[in-house]
Amino acid sequence: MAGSGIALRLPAPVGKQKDVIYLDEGGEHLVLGTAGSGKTLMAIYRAVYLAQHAPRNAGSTLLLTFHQTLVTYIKSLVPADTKQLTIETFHGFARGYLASQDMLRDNEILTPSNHERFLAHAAAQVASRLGTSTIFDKKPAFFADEYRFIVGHRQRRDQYIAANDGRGHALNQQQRSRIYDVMERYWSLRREHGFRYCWDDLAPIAARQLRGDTTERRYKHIVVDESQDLPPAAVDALTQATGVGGSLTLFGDYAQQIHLAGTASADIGLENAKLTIFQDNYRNTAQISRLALALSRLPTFRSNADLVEPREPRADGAPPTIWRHADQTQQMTAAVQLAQQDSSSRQVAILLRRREDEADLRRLLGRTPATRLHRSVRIWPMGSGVFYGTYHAARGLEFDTVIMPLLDENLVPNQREIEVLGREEAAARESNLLYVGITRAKANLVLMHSSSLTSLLPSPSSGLFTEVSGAAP
Ligand SMILES: Nc1ncnc2c1ncn2[C@@H]1O[C@H](COP(=O)(O)OP(=O)(O)OP(=O)(O)O)[C@@H](O)[C@H]1O
Repeated sequence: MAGSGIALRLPAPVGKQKDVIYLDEGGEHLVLGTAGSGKTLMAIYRAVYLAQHAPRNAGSTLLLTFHQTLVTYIKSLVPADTKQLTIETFHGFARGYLASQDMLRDNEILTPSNHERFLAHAAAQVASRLGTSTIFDKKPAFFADEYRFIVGHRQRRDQYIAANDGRGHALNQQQRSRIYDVMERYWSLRREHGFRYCWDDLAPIAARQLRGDTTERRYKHIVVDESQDLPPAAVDALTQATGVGGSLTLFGDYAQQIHLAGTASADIGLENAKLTIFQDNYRNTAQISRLALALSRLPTFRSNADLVEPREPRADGAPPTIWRHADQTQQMTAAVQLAQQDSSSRQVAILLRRREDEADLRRLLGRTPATRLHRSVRIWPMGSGVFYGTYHAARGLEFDTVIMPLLDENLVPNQREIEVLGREEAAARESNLLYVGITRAKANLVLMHSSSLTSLLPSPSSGLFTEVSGAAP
C-alpha cells in the first residue's frame, strides 16, 4: 500500500478501510461490516501493519479466524515470510496456551459426538431422579446448544435461570433449572470418565488461567476475523492474552452468525471499543447483494441491532437464477454439470446445507477434480476449478459462481434443526446460513429446488431471480 510500507499483493484499501489499518496501536477496536466489505482483507492489512510497521508499538501479532479452511485461505494471501505474524483458529490458540500451562494433554477434549452422548446420559440420569418434564424429551443437540451458550457466557445457575437471552426457545424458569441440573450432572460424569474438557470449555478455562497469569504475553496484538461467533468468554481470553500496551481488533458481521445465536456485540464485554462500520460491498454484484438484503429483511431473519445494511455495490451483473428440477438427484446432477462447464475459467462452488449430501455430490463429480471445503486442505488452490462443501465451511470464502442445490421447503430449514430447536429458532439460524451461502458469490448465483422453494428465501415473484424451469440449460 502506497506510503504505508505495507506491500501486499492484494487490493489497495479505500476510504474507511484505510483508517482501520491505522487505528490506535493500543486498546480495543470493533469493526462491523456487511458481507464482502473487506473485513478479511483489512484484518490481514492491520495484522501485517501491527506485526511489522506500527511506528510505536510493532510486535508479535496473532491473526485469528473461524476455521482451519479460512486459516489456509488467509495464509495464501499473506507472504509466507511475514515476520512476527501467527495465523490460526481460536481453538488452536486456546489449546496451545492451555498446553503451555500444562493444563491440557492429548485426548482430554471430548469429541462433539461424545460430548452429546455424555449430555444425553446426564439428561437421562436427572430425569430418572427428578421425574417427568418435557425438557428431558429434547435431543442431545439441544442440550449441547444450551451448554455452548451457558459456558460461552459463563452463566451461573441463577443467571441462566433469570436470563431472557433473545433466542427463539421459550424456556420457563423450571425448565432452565432442569437444564442446569443436566449440565452439573454432565460435569460430574465427564470428570468420572477422565475427560477434562469439551471444545466449548476452552474459552472460559483459558480466560480464567490468563487472568492469573502474570508472565509476559506471547502476542502484543491480536486481530480477529469472523468474530461474530466468539462468545464473551473467548473475547475475555483474548483481552487477557493481549500484551501490555497492545491492541485487540475484532472484525465481524452479525448477519453471518452461525454458531452462537442470540449473542450481540453488546454482550461480549467490549463496551469501550472504538467502533467502525463498513457498508460498502466489494464482492457481490448489485443483483446478488439485493437478494441477500431482501433475505435479511424477511421476518424469519433474526433482527439484531448489529446488522449492517449494505450500500448497493456498483458492479452490475446477471440476476440470480432459480432452477426447478424434477427431483433432488436431478438438482445435484445439474449442479455438477454447470460446475463442470463453468470451471474452466472460473472458481465455482457447489454449496450444501447438509454434510451428508457431500458424499453424493462427490460421487456425481466422478473424475472432475474438485476441492472439498474442509480443514484437510492445506494449500489453497489458486485459479479456476470446482469447490464443494457446506455453507458452514464456505464462510469467509468467495467464488465467481455459487450453485446452491436442495433449497426445497422440506429440506430448509433442516428437519433435524427443527426437531432440536423448534421451528422459529431453526428458521432464524438457517436464514443466517443461507445469507452466508448467497453472499459467497461474486458474479453468478444459481439456486435449485424441486418442490416448493424454501420460504426462508424471498419469493420468486419478488423479481429478484430469473426462473428456469425443467432441465439444465
Ligand atoms: N478496496 C477494495 N478494492 C478492491 N477490492 C476489494 C476492496 N476491499 C475488498 N475487496 C474485495 O472484496 C472481496 C471481499 O472482501 P473480504 O473477503 O475481505 O470481505 P469480508 O467483509 O471479509 O466478507 P465476508 O464477511 O462476507 O466473508 C474480496 O475479493 C476483496 O479482495
